[in-house]
Amino acid sequence: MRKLLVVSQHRLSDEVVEALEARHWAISYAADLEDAQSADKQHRFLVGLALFSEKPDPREESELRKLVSSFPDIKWIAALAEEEINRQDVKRFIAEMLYDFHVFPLEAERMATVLGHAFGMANIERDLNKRSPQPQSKTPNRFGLIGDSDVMLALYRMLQRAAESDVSVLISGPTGTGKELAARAIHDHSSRSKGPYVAINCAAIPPSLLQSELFGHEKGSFTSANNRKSGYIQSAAGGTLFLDEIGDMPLESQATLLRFLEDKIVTPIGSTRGTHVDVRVIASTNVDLEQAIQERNFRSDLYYRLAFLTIQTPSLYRRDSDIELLANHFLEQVAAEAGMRNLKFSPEALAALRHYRWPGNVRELRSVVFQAALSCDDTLIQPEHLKISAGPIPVAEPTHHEPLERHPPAAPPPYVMGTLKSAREQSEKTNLEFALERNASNITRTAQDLGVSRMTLYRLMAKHGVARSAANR
Ligand SMILES: Nc1ncnc2c1ncn2[C@@H]1O[C@H](COP(=O)(O)OP(=O)(O)OP(=O)(O)O)[C@@H](O)[C@H]1O
Repeated sequence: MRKLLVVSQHRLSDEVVEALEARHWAISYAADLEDAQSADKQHRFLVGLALFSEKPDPREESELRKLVSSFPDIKWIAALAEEEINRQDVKRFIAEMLYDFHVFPLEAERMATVLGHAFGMANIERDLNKRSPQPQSKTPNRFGLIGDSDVMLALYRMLQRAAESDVSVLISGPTGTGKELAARAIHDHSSRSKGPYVAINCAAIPPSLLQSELFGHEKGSFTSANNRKSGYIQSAAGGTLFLDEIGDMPLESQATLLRFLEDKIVTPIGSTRGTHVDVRVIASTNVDLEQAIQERNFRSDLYYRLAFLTIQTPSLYRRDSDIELLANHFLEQVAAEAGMRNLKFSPEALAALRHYRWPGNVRELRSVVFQAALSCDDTLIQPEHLKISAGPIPVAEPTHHEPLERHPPAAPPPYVMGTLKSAREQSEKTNLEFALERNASNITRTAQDLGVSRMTLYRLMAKHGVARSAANR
């Protein structure tokens, strides 16, 4: 039986279903990313059909594109309205993401034939991949990243795809998962690699200055503008502009950025003359932008412009097979920097690293390994050398170093040994953090997951000092 994943809010017509079933296709429907992920876990699809509405709907389009780009191993065919394929962005989507496309009304026989071809191609590729397995490596690969887990291999394929195209990319993922490295890798492997790569952190620039930093200003256009200054966009001309933490961009700058992405014209503050600038934009976020849109903190039209291709960097706990590789890599790094030799992890220390939840992801792992190496007098790092760094999670508890908490906790941590009340509080906080992590900080889903209202969830987050953006740390 050939398995077909149909992602859509709609159903295929009886005629198409009959033609597919006659060719031994079993059809599974998925309405959203979560559905698709759980169906894929069960069936491992090789072929997918993105079934758009017959009447164009930009929100649905963005959802489907995101879904398609989340499964780079699947050969995708899309069914969409004829007027859609004249749009530039849709043409790019077709060229870069799809195996083939159909326009409505669907011809059952043609659809069945194309799906059959896609299935044949996917089988050949899968077979080739099986025969040349990736070697395990603790040195960074050509993208500057370490990790051989399935989720990382899928990430590399997405990076390659992004590097081969010139569309805007939105990289989302918890803090410390390598979003900045991913952006750099896309630039370095793209046709713009000889051009500049300019990275700015939207959260680090005061909102009142961001507009002029991005677009530049004329002399005298505001009180402190003593000279004419060109902005970051201009300095990235011919290359890539990386906008880190785009979710923190003020609404006013969002509007100007959107205009720029639409016409690629930069008009400095205080100027009436615009200049065309050829720049590719890659943005990253560790907050849920869809939630920010609902809360009216982020413009949906800008989101659709930026999220042409979406790439997710996975949490470290979703790829625990990479932990040892990363830990050994960082150990070699610190040993080389500090002139230490023969430093190794004991089997117990490695087990502790594998079982920890890593809320601060790779950044936290790096810091824990560095601290352990520097505090170890012997050549063998033991579990007691591994300390949670005070940095990544803003915790209500004292920030002294504590031994690694295991996931799931093997034994209650020491502070749970106090009163029943404090144990309850701690358990509430841990569950809250896990649920936020599981749901990528999406408030609605986390609240549902925990069986509480959104208001209660906000109250609990305030009580325990867990911020949404920090929830993934
Ligand atoms: N796969 C990886 N291989 C090697 N090092 C990595 C990997 N992922 C992340 N790192 C390292 O972890 C640290 C954090 O990475 P980076 O700054 O790219 O994360 P980020 O997701 O952009 O974080 P933030 O959201 O906080 O800005 C860096 O030191 C980076 O070199």
